[in-house]
Amino acid sequence: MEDVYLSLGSNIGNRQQYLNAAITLLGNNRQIIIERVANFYETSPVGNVSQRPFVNTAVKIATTLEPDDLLLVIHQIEKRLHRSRKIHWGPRTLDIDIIFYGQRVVHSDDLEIPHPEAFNRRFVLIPIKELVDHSFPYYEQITRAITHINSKDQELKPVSAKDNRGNIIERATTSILTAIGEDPSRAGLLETPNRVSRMDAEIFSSVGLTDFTDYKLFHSEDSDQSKMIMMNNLPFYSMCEHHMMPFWGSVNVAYMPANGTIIGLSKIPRLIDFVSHKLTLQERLTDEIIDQMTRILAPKGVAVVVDARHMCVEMRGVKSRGAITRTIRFSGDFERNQALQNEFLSAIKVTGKQ
Ligand SMILES: Nc1nc2c(c(=O)[nH]1)N=C([C@H](O)[C@H](O)COP(=O)(O)OP(=O)(O)OP(=O)(O)O)CN2
Repeated sequence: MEDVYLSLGSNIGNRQQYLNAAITLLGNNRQIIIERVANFYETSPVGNVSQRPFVNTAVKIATTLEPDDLLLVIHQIEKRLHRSRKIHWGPRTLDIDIIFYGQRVVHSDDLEIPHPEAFNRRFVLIPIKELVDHSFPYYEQITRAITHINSKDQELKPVSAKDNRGNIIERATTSILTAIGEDPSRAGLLETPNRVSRMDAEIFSSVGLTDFTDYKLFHSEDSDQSKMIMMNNLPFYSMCEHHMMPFWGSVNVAYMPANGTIIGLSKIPRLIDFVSHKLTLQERLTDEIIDQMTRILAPKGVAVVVDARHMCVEMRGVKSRGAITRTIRFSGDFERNQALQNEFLSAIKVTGKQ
């Protein structure tokens, strides 16, 4: 078994939740023992990318995995926790870096150990220093580096390892109740802030995530002959970003496979949930369905129709009850071929008129 030190960071969505999930997944691997976990710190972003502060920690593990195999396990965990590599040193749900692997020195295309940036980063050094003692070979170098780096350039402050987002929403809900003249201590409202907090974790579960990753693709030559694969009347529920009020309805989506690539049918409703569970607009939700389907499948074309009712139109202001808004978008062959568009549209009934 080798003693290995990992640095973990997250600055998208529920940061502590991603870090805790990553530590759990590491520990679930039969060849990894989580020996110690450092405190969690909120840290100012290092590197010239303007982005949200990170939450960082470090873990000491004992493992029988060789460095390359450990890196494979790390990449699988990052992928499972929605990591998408878009911008170098940019925002991410999770990053796990191998900092020290015993006293091994590794220089390969995929891996450098010790990590090449380790001694330039307080967000790495300070958590790791919690996990080592004077006998650690790099102890003196870590101590010198921490003092050498200007703390004003790389701020750290301890934060709870348990994400406090839920507490913040509970407190904010209590403030709103008070502000509207309610009594948050009355029997019917005592549990409301906690219910709202738990609900928000569900309806805003996609906040900060860019790519839908929970899908499985299949390849079959004969599906290349399929002209159109369509799913109708997929229900969705979302929240408009103008009033933070619900809009909901149905999605009708079709795509034309290319190179025999098709997606598991159950993943399309999940993709719809993914693009819905955030503050958005119906127009943007429509676009995002096309964009995600195109990125995942590289199809010959995608067609989407969204029919929705908007609580902000029905419950306040113009109070136009039952009004249905339709947004439509075509891409690829659908965009170029009127007959294909008509075939798709004729298969759809307006929601609420079934
Ligand atoms: N305060 C923080 N700032 C930065 C962090 C962080 O965790 N806290 N992380 C980064 C980097 O994106 C991350 O450490 C990965 O960097 P590195 O391993 O050096 O390079 P990669 O090849 O993994 O970088 P990619 O972004 O994956 O290309 C920056 N700042």
